[in-house]
Amino acid sequence: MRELSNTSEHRAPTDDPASQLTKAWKHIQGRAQGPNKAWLKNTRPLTMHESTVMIAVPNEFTRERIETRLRVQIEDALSDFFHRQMRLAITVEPDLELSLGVPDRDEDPEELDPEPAQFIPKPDAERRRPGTATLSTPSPSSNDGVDRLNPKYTFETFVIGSSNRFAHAAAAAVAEAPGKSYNPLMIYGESGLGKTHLLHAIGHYVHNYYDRVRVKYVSTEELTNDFINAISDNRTAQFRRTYRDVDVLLIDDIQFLESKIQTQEEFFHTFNTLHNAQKQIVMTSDRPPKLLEALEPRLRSRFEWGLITDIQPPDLETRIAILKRMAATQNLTAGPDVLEFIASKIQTNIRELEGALIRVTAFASLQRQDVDLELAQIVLKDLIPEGTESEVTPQLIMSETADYFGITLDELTGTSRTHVLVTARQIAMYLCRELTDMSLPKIGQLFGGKDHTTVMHADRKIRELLRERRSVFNQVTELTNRIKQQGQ
Ligand SMILES: Nc1ncnc2c1ncn2[C@@H]1O[C@H](COP(=O)(O)OP(=O)(O)OP(=O)(O)O)[C@@H](O)[C@H]1O
Repeated sequence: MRELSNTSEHRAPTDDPASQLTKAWKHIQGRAQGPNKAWLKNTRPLTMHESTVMIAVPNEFTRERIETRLRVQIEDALSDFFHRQMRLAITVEPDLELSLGVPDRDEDPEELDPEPAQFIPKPDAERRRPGTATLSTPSPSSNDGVDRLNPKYTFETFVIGSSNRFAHAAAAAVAEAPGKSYNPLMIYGESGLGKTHLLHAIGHYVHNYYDRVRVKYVSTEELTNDFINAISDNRTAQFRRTYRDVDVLLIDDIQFLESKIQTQEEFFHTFNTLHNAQKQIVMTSDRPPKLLEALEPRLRSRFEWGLITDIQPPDLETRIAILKRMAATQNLTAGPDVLEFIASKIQTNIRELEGALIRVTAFASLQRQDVDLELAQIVLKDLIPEGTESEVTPQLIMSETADYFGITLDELTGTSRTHVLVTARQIAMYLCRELTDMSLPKIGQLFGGKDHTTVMHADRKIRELLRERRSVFNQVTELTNRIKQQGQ
C-alpha cells in the first residue's frame, strides 16, 4: 500500500479545487494495486473542503474496508499530493453501484482479497511426522472437504521405497507446513503409482493436525465440469468462492487441463489468489509441467514455482512390501511366496498389483482353499496372458462386456437398473478401473455421464462380489481373458 503515497513526481496542482481533486483521486486510484485497486475503483471524489476530501463509495461494506485498511495510506497520499495534511471523509452513495457497474473479475475485491492462510495446530494435536503417527487417521464425517478423501489413503498406509521416497518426503513436508515449504507441490508419474494416495494423505494429515482448515480435493475433470456448469447457470461467482475459499487445494490429474482454454484462464486466477494468500496447492499429473505442452505458458511456469517430484514404478522389494501391507490391512491371508510371485508378475502398476492380490484371495475363498503358489499361478495365468503387453482401451472393455452379456452398448451405458444390466455395467466399470489408466470421473463420463462416486461404488461392489459369488468371479475372469486376448 506504500504505492498510494509515492507521489513525488506529482507537484501540487495550480488549477481549481474540483479539477485538483479529480486529478488527485485519479492519481491515487491509478497507483493502487491488487485488492486496493478494486476497492478504490468503485469510488468517486465528491468535494474538497479546506483539508478534507470527501469521497463516495457504493456500499457500507466498501466504506468499512477503506476505513479500516486504506484510510491512513490514502490520507498520506492526499497529503503528499497537496503538500499539506489532508483528511478523508467517506460517504455511501448506493447509486454508485449501478453507475460504476460491478467490478470485473480481475478486480473483484471479494475475490482478490482472501484472508491469508492461517494454519493453527489443534490444541490437542501432538506433532508427529506423517507416516509414523495415528494423527492422519481420518475422522468419520466432516463438512470441511475431507469427506471426499479416501480414508485408506493416508501416510500410514503408504509404503516407502526408493521409487517414491522423494515424493513421499515432499508430501510430508507440505502436510507439516502447508503454504510454507513448497507451493505448489506437483507430483507426477505414470498411472497407478500412488499419486492420488499421497494427495489424499496430505489432506487427511492437514485436516487432523490443523484447526478449522478447509481442504478441497477435486479431480481436474470435476473442476472443468463445475466451471462449465457454473457458466451455463450463471453461477461463476459461487464457483470462484468454492475454489478460493479453501486453505488447501488438492487437484488430481492436472494434465486434463490441457486444451481447456477457458478453464485454464479461470484456474490461473484461482491459483494466483490462493498462492498470494499462502494457501497450499498440490497437484498430480502424468507428466512434468514442461511436457504439458497444451497448457498456457503462464500457467505452466506457475506450476514450476514450487517443487516438482516424480514417482517411479516400484522395485520388487517395494512391490512385495506393498502387497504385504495390503494383505494385512484388508485381512487377506497370503504367504510370502505368493506375494513374491504376484509382485514378480506385475511390475508397473500398483493398482493392478492390488487387483491381482484380490483376485487370488477371492478365488481361494470361493474354493474354500488356502492361498498357495499353485492357486496364485492359476489365477494369474488368466489375468496375464502370455505374450506381449496388451493394449486395453475402455472401448474394448465396453464392447467385450456388452457382447459377453448379450446387451447393447446403449444398455451398458444407460440407466436401467435390471439385475443383468447393473452387473454388466459394474463389471465393465471395474475392469476400466483395473485395466486402464482412466480416472474415476473419466470412466463415469464414458458410461453416459455418471458421477465418479458411481464408478467408485461399482469398483468396490465388484471387489466384494469377487470373493462372495463364484458366478461373478468367473464372469470377470473370463471377460478379462477375452479383453486381454483381443488387446494383443
Ligand atoms: N507406496 C504405496 N503404498 C501403498 N499403496 C500404494 C502405494 N502406491 C500406490 N498404492 C495404491 O495403489 C493404488 C493406485 O494408486 P493411486 O490411485 O494413488 O495411483 P495414481 O498414481 O494416482 O494413478 P492414476 O494416475 O491412474 O490416478 C491405490 O490403491 C493406492 O493406495
